[in-house]
Amino acid sequence: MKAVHFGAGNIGRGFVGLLLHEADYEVVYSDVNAELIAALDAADTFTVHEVGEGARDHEVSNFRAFDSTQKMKEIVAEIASAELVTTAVGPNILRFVAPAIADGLRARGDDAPPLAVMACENAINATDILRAEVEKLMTDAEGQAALNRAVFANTAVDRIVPAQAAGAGLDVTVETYYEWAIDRTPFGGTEPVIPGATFVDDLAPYIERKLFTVNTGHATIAYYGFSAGAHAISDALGRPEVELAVRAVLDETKQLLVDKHGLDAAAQQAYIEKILVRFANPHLPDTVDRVGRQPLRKLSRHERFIGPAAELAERGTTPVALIDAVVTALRFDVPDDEQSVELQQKLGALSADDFVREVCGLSPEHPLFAPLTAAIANTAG
Ligand SMILES: NC(=O)C1=CN([C@@H]2O[C@H](COP(=O)(O)OP(=O)(O)OC[C@H]3O[C@@H](n4cnc5c(N)ncnc54)[C@H](O)[C@@H]3O)[C@@H](O)[C@H]2O)C=CC1
Ligand SMILES: O=P(O)(O)OC[C@H]1O[C@](O)(CO)[C@@H](O)[C@@H]1O
Repeated sequence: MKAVHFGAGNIGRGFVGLLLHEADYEVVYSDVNAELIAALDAADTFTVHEVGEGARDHEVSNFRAFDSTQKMKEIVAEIASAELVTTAVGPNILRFVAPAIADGLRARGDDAPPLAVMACENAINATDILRAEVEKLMTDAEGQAALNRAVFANTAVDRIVPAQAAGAGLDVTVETYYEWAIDRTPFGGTEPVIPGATFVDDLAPYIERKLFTVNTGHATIAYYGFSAGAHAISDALGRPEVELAVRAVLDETKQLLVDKHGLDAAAQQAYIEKILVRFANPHLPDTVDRVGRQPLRKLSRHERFIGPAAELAERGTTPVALIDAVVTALRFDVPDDEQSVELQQKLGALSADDFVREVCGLSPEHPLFAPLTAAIANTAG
C-alpha cells in the first residue's frame, strides 16, 4: 500500500508519516524544500523521539521523497497508483498541491480503487478547502469523471511537534500524545486501515473541540507569553497571569462547545486540564514564536479566536477573555514572521474598524464587531 504525503515537515514526519508507516504504508513524501528532500532521499530511516511520560522512540522506514518543484511528473504518477494522499503543508498552501492531485486523479485507471484524500491541517474542514481547489481544475467531463475516483475526508490532527533543534537532521521530537480523527462517512464502509487514527461519524465536534481548545489555548499562551517576554511555552504558562488568561479564554470556548455540541461540561473541563498539562511539558522545546506564528491566519474569521468569539456573540454572549486575547495577539511582533510584520503594518495603517473588517472578516452588522473594534481602538489609543 502506498500513501503520497505533501509536506515532509514536523507533522509530516513526526505524526502523519509515522502513523501511515505504522499502518504498513510506503510513504512517498513530496515537499518544496530541496535540502529536506535530498536528506530523505539519502536516508533509509529516521527516528521520531517522544518526550514526556511514557515516551519511546519510533523508527520510520520504507519511504521515498520527491522535490515537487522538480519532479511533478513523478509525483503525479505516484498519486495515480497510490491508495492515499495526505497533506500537512498549512491551510494556505493547499491550493498549490491541488494540481498534482488533479493530474494524479486524471491519470488513475477506472478500475483503480478510490483514492482517499485527507488534508491534515489546523483548519476547520481543510479537506473541503483542498477539494474545492481540485474541483476548480476538473470542470471538463473527463475531470468530473476523474473526481469520482477520489474520496475526500475531513480530519482533525492533534500532536504538538515543536520546531526541531538545528542539527537534528530528519529526526523529530514530539510529545507522546496524539489524536487523528477522520470523518468516516465519505468512505461508505471502505475506510482505510490506519490503527493510529480514529474514524468518527460526526467530525464537527472533534474539529471544533480541538481547534477551539488546543489551538485557542496554545495561541493564547503564545501571545500573552510573548507580551510578557517569555520564550518557552512552558515558561509562559508558568506565569500566573498567563495561566489566568488562558483559563478564562478556555472557559468561554467551553461554554460555546457545551451549548453548541452538547458536550458534557465536566468532560470538557477534564479535556482542558489535560491539555494544560501537555502545554506545560518542560521536555518539549516549544516557543511562543512558533505557536504564535502566522498571526493574520490565526486572527481570521473562522479560526481559533474570531470563530468561537463570533459564535458566542451570535448566541447573545459578548466574550471578554477572547477579545482580550485578540488584543494581546496584536502585540506579536516577530521580525522573522512575515505575517507578524504585515500585522504590525496593518495596525499602523488601518483604523480599528477597517482592521476588524479586513483581518477578522467581520462586518459592522455582526454582534462581535462593535465590542472588538472598541477594544482594539482603546489599545491603539
Ligand atoms: N506542528 C504542530 O504541532 C502541528 C501542526 N499542525 C498543522 O500541520 C500543518 C503543517 O505544520 P508543520 O508540520 O508544523 O509545519 P512545517 O513547516 O514543519 O511543515 C510544512 C512543510 O510543508 C512544506 N511545503 C510548503 N509548501 C509546499 C508545497 N507547495 N508542496 C509540498 N510541501 C510544501 C514545507 O517545506 C514544510 O516542509 C499545518 O497546517 C499546521 O497547522 C497540526 C497540528 C499540530
Ligand atoms: O500554528 P499552527 O500552524 O496552527 O499549528 C500549530 C499548532 O498546532 C498544535 O500542534 C496543536 O495541535 C499546537 O502545537 C500549535 O498551537
